[in-house]
Amino acid sequence: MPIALVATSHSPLIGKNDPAPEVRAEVDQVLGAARDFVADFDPELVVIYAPDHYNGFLYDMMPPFCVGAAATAVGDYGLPAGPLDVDRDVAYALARGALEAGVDLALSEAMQVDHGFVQPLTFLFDSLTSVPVVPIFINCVAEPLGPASRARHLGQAIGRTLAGLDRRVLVLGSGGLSHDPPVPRLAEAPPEVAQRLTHGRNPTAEQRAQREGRTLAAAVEFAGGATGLRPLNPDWDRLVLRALADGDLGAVDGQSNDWFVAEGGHSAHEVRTWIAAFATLGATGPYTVRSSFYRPIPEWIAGFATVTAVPQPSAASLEQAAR
Ligand SMILES: O=C(O)/C=C/c1cccc(O)c1O
Ligand SMILES: [Fe+2]
Repeated sequence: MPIALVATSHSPLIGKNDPAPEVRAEVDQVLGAARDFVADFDPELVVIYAPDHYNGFLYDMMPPFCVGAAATAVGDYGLPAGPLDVDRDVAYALARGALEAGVDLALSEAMQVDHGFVQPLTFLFDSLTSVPVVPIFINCVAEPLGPASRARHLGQAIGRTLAGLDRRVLVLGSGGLSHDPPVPRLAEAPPEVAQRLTHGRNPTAEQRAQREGRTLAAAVEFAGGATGLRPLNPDWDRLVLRALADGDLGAVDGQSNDWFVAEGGHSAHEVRTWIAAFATLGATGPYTVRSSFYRPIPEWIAGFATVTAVPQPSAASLEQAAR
């Protein structure tokens, strides 16, 4: 099973509160190169690990992990809406493999996904249905959260099941790195917000516009130097990137949940999607990073990174290539 990885930040502020033109151009060049990397690999399936932001997963039922056997994009922040082309048989195979491996992966026949899943697909493909996908939700916002190492165990179980698949698989991780966008927390939420975090699925267009307007306003203030949100943390981001590139996932996922928040802000837990993606890539052997981009972009409320990686060539394949 040929496999390749792309892990990338997402931010719904892209195109809405852009940084200086040269910074935006640099990111566009990086994402264009990632798109070329994917086109060269020509995946037959995309397994995407991503968070949700109280659009598809709320406190009425909040699993740590959930694989979608069918999924629909909600169309937040003006992103595409509608059904994804989910490979249902593979979704069930991945669920069975994870459960047999001791990872309690929930399954949904009606998953709703937001910008966390959709935006990276728009970075890399012409449409949401260009390539069959299997979406795997990782809870990165709704406390309580389990230890980050559970994301590695999930990724390893998924990788071992995929290894038996005779298809070119792109594994995609979406989120991070350090960032603290104004995503509400139930423990601090006033009653009307707590109600939305529990029963607020399918908001009206007006409600969605109000929420997205608040996020945009927070981004403008943050980029202007306001201190209402925790600062981005480039040093922590580079530590995370280095550890994942070195295959030392434990250096990150062995840390406490408080460490993630103290170092990277409340949404730094989105790094769990990167941990799962690299664990999937590494489930069948060592890997090597092909490209790595990082830049703190306060206008997008994101320590923004995009990385591509592939399995390390085996001695046999190197010997064969040398003939
Ligand atoms: O609207 C939301 O819930 C989240 C917005 C956001 C902003 C910046 C970076 C991210 O990863 C986000 O999800
Ligand atoms: Fe996010």
